[in-house]
Amino acid sequence: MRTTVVQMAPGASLPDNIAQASDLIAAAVAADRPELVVLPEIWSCLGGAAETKFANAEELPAPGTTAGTGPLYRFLSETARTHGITLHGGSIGQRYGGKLLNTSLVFGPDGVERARYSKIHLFDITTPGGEGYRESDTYAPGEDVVTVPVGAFTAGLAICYDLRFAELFLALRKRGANVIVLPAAFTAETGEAHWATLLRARAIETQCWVVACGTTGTHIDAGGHARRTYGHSMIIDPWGTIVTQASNGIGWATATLTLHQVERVRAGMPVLAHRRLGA
Ligand SMILES: O=C(O)CNC(=O)[C@H](CS)NC(=O)CCC(=O)C(=O)O
Repeated sequence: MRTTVVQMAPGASLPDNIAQASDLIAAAVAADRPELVVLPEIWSCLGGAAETKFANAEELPAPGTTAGTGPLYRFLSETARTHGITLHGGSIGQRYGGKLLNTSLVFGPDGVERARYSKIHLFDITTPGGEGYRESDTYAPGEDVVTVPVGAFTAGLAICYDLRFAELFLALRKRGANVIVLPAAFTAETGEAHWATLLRARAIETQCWVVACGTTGTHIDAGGHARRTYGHSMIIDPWGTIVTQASNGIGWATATLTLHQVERVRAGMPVLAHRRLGA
């Protein structure tokens, strides 16, 4: 399954972000002919004021319906259908009472929604460099572990900070995942220290392909504070090898995922069957 990660540098303007996503997806599809395309986390709005985050978020239709869809939902659905691709739409803000959910939407080549997943672990931390983040001021956590068939594969869904919680990935593996799809907006500081190592660890532990799509660039918040994200979107095979990787700029990277590699790694080293402690 040819798979492309589209690395964006989003700002706070929804129309600009949609235009950037649209152009990059069209260029990547023309160049690499992928079946699956993945966008990063909250590519619809990075930076700006809290009100902008809410303004750039939308109500999602009840699962199984398409009534009342907003511009992001329509854009993702139409883009999947126009290009005949499965589109994992990174994540967008989903209105949820007085807060938002950080929600991934997956659309099939017919433009119909196949799955949605809301980020379970929220980024409320202080980095060693003194940067503070309180994602829970804006977002509520998701509850459900989600897998979705994509072609012959089963994709397990996770977002950004979820990467640090190995038990989620074990749960995805147990539900049949053979590819993990993880959109992110990793900070430049924590990305430098941990991004590739954690992604490779999750690939090795779960014996899944890992498709990780990050934002890049500098995102200015309402107070003028600049936050840099790490980029380095990458695709890792079930043995933990980085097969393709973007660097810092806007762009994309493509690799072909095979089930054969999953089967070979799992047959040779059946770690799931060897587990002895707890879950
Ligand atoms: O807030 C938004 O609008 C978009 N969401 C994000 O950027 C989120 C929450 S601040 N970022 C992360 O989870 C980074 C995790 C990370 O960098 C790490 O685990 O080291």
